[in-house]
Amino acid sequence: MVRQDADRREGRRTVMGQAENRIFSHTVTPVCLDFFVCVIPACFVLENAMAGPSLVVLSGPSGAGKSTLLKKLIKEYDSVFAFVLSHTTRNPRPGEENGKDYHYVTREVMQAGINNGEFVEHAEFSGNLYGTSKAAVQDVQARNRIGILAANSQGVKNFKETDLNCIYISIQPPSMGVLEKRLRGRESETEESIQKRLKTAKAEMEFSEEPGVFDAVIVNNDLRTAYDELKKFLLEKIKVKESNSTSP
Ligand SMILES: Nc1nc2c(ncn2[C@@H]2O[C@H](COP(=O)(O)OP(=O)(O)O)[C@@H](O)[C@H]2O)c(=O)[nH]1
Ligand SMILES: Nc1ncnc2c1ncn2[C@@H]1O[C@H](COP(=O)(O)OP(=O)(O)O)[C@@H](O)[C@H]1O
Repeated sequence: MVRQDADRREGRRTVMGQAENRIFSHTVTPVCLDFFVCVIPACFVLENAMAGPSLVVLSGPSGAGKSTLLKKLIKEYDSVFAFVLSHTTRNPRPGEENGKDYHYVTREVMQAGINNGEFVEHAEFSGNLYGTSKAAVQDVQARNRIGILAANSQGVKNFKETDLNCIYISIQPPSMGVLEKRLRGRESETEESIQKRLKTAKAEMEFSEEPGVFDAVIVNNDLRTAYDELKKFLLEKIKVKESNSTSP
């Protein structure tokens, strides 16, 4: 199930940070390519897609399926989307890799980076710091991709304070019961960590109800359906034809 808020983004121009940070100083052209999308080659479509949003921000409670969905999207559309590698002070989970899932850093190192103006935004979640560095956004932009990342509600608020041209999508679980089951099923958290995540889940879920915050709210019940909804919404937004995907 997908809920779309008013299309407030088409025609918006990004002028953020020319003085503060030149990586955001390019101008974003409005996307109005419905006709051309049908007839021009993939490279042109991609080039014009790059004139759209800089970032896609997925938010929602821990365990809702943000990482699962964004990984699927990047896998299928690796010529369009790229993961924005956040920093965190939390420990890596089994199977997670430094430089692939997060930059895992100490609080001291991260705080020093924040103080030094190296972060676009940062937030505290469940006893740890998380943040998006300017370098991480720059890296994605240099590869001519639309960045995609997960952020908590504070992160969404932070991004909205910038002039970055973001699409905000809330990923919601079908119910609190299902959320808890998924968090436990992931087998990544201690009981204490699960409790902390469940405690903040209600607020993260309620945040999706605030008017005008999200461009779309997707309830991740059946994964395939939720993924199709996410894909359809984003590809329509950035005017990329599905057939331009690099996947088979
Ligand atoms: N503000 C902000 N939040 C982030 C960032 N990266 C991850 N998060 C959020 O931090 C929270 C915890 O992430 P994580 O520890 O990976 O746990 P998970 O949500 O249970 O998979 C989630 O809400 C993420 O969306 C970031 O760069 N900035
Ligand atoms: N639609 C779904 N149905 C069942 N399990 C799901 C679904 N979406 C995600 N999961 C599982 O739920 C757990 C939490 O998903 P994850 O992507 O880690 O959430 P988040 O990144 O929002 O914390 C993972 O074990 C994942 O495989």
